[in-house]
Amino acid sequence: MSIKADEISSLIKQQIEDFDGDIEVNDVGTVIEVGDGIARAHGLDNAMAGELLEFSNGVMGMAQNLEENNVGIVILGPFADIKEGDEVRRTGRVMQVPVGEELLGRVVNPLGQPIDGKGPVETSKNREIESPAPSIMDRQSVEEPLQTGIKAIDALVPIGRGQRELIIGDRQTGKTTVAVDTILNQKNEDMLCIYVAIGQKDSTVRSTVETFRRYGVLDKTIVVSAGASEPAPLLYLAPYAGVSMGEDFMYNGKHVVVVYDDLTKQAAAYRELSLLLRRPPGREAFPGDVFYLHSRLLERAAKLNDDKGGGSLTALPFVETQAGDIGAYIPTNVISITDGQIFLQSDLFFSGVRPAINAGLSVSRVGGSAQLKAMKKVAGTLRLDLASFRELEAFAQFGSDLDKSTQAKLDRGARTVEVLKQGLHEPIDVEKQVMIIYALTKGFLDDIPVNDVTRFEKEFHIWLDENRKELLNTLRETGKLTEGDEMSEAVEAFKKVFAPTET
Ligand SMILES: Nc1ncnc2c1ncn2[C@@H]1O[C@H](COP(=O)(O)OP(=O)(O)OP(=O)(O)O)[C@@H](O)[C@H]1O
Repeated sequence: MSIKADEISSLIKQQIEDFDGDIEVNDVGTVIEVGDGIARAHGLDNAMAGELLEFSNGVMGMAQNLEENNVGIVILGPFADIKEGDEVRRTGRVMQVPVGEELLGRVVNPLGQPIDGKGPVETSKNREIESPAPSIMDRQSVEEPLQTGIKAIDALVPIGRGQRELIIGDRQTGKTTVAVDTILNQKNEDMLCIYVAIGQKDSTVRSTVETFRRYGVLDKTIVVSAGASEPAPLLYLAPYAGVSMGEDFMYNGKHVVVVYDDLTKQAAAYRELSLLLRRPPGREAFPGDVFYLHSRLLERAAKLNDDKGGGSLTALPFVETQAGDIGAYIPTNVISITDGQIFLQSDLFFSGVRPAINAGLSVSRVGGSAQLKAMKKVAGTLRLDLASFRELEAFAQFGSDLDKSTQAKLDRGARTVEVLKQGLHEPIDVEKQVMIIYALTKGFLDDIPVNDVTRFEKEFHIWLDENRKELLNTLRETGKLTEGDEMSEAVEAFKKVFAPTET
């Protein structure tokens, strides 16, 4: 075979002409330092903030600090194989996650990759994890209720669709249970659910997923989990991944509730990666933008107006306190961003009042306008009654001679506390909640021994299902109290068949 010199030289000339050094230099960088899940790379002059970058071993990273000579990158995966001198390439994309209905019923990591062993998620849609919140004009005020099925919440601190309600309390006070029960109660509602588990033990997430499956709500739930053993960047990203998946539903006219369990751990993960990126530390060593970390997340919750499809995204963020201190840095930040908080208190929890909601410190700033009319009417004074009961209770410990009205208030208060107790994973339909609170506030329970109240309620609900189906249906459909004395008549009829415990 003869080699033609002019052919070779023309090929070389062509190669030289096609060579465009600029692109290569800007799109591929070199790792100059790596450790603790953070890398610095040189030569990525055109990298965008938040851009996805790919290391030579296939692991992805996200550009965080864009500095004069180098780019600080958080590594989104195992980083032990990445070495100084490795190549790192731009992808031209900012961080995205897969979204869509195909994700329902699945457990995914913050990158949207399935971790439940059920095979790949077949979805063609992606959404950027950082997108602007809906504008003012696209929103409307909260007007539809989100029924949690928890009496103490639906009656005292109602939540509306599109609201941001903080759930705050010490560890082991039943925070997760409140969110899980709220999701269980969506079984027959037109509401999709996203549960974002941040820094939890894999075994805990596993048992939560199992609870969803057992109660038949897993099919309408996406679980996003960044476990305790995952690197900090994944914990930081998890809530944004969850809200992006939720936004896709909201912009398609659906209703979705997103639970962030919990944002304290996300803030700690963000602090870790900020310190490693050598950003200046501020109060409690958190970086200066820790407020923005949560505000830009929670602002994405909204109720859209009808022109935009009328969908909603309700956010239930969690914050864990130390020794009930709701005045600490992260709790006050998140309290100021949200539209109210549900404060769970350990001493109530340990004294058997579960859910341990502190009625005095819990508020819902916008939910009242979304509350069911009937519930609003029967539960109107409940909060104040409960607060005055707690005050009287403390003061009554000192004296035994109480006048009649004080004693009556104490008796009513004790029954109120009993009625607001609720077991684990036992959400109650709102019409039944209205009935029992009606019975309580109209004084029908005053002659029922306190110890019998829980049993009275349970049997009353069963009796209503069997004997007053139409009354329940009317309550559910109209959301208003029935005219006449139908409700009183129902309570009185049941009281005739209820047998108090012999003492
Ligand atoms: N209403 C309830 N009735 C009975 N037990 C409850 C109730 N609510 C919570 N518990 C129990 O209390 C324990 C703590 O609840 P949970 O895990 O929800 O608390 P948490 O505040 O989320 O805890 P952590 O700080 O570990 O996240 C659980 O074992 C749960 O079963």
